[in-house]
Amino acid sequence: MELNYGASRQQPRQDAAMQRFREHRFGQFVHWGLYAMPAGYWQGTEYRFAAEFLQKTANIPEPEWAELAQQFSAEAFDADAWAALAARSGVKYATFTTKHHDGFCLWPSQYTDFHSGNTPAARDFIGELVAAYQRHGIDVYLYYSVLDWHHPDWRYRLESAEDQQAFKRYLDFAMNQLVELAQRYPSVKGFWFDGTWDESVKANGRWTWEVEQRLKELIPGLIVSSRLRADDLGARHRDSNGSLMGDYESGYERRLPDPWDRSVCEQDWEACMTIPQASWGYHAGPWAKRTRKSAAELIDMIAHCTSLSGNFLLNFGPRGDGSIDPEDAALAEQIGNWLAQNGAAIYGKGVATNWSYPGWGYYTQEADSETVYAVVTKWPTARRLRLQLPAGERLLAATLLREPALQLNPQELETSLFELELGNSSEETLVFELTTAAAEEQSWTEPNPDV
Ligand SMILES: C[C@@H]1N[C@@H](c2nc3ccccc3[nH]2)[C@H](O)[C@@H]1O
Repeated sequence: MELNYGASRQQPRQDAAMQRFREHRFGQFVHWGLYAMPAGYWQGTEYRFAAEFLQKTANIPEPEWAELAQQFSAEAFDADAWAALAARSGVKYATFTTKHHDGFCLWPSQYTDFHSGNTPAARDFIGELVAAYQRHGIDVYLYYSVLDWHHPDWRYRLESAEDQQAFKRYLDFAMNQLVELAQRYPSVKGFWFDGTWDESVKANGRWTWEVEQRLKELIPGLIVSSRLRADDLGARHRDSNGSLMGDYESGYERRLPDPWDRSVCEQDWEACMTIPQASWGYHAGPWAKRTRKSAAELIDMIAHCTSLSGNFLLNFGPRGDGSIDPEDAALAEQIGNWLAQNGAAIYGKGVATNWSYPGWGYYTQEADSETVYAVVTKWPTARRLRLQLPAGERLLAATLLREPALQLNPQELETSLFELELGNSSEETLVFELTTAAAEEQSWTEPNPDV
């Protein structure tokens, strides 16, 4: 059907900026703001829900919540320390919350008083982070929540002429803030949008289209997530013809596609994930701490996304004073150590098109390259790894990426089916670089009965 504000392309972008994004594969998400101070607690009660939602879960009146800004001194905030840890963790890009649902801005916006310049900290945190991360060679993306609990003109639904007028004022405010961010921080590589699911936004597909156009005029090559976009009829992420809007699919929030679902490879996509089960902002309570993921689980997710040509955006929620939770720092270092040894299987890699999902881990491959990597994340109890190669291929060798290098000689069980004896390697995520060759011609073709 004819749309004025639907998808602007059918095929993935092939420009250098987009290629750089997809080759990065692993990014850091950072959720930080006023909510990091109460950290899931209010008046002595632990609220077992996402810490960045505390204003709603604890039914805190807006003026009382806004008062938190007068305690926001962030005395331990150190952008360079954040960036140095991010670099050690192996991330190649970072996405920072500039304004979350509570409306508090981490930059001195000229369009509201509710910002970090009007706090005891009196700092432009976004400006400091953009500079520090770029000094460490990490690309920066900016998160912006369209949903805004603070702004008097925000509306969830448009049920009256007054609602329409108010929400028009709100959308003008949001557009002004987005242009302000693009003009203050023109070196950022993209915008990550959130809080666009309400009826009020879905009824304004044209505005979402205009935001994408305006920001890309200001920053050529800019990358915009699909979550910004609604079309003429209110369809989100994909327009009413099923075509992806924005530059990559950003609907995977705390979930990954099935590892065998090759349909997701048709477009660029990114999954975002929390370290605790369900809090993006720092939550100090046992509810969050006991659900923390291990380095092995997160490495599995990085390889999982790479094996389907997607990016993995891992969230860190710094504490209210601006320091990084030591447990998060340790996790970041563990992941970075693994990537330092095995990053060849992740950075710049994607789906190994002709290789089926093996179950014990993931195959990854660089487009137009013969080299395939096997990332073993689920150890077979028999400690023998079976590899079903594409028809007509045979496995010559499997070389461990980790030092000390170890080359395993595969045993051929039958045509294109090989086995590696893993021995008593320690229980960690191993990566093998696979060397393959065309199998000798067979005198007969294998029967394939329709059983
Ligand atoms: C990237 C994530 N998206 C935000 C969010 N808000 C929601 C409201 C309803 C259901 C899911 C949500 N996720 C979370 O607070 C976080 O910023």
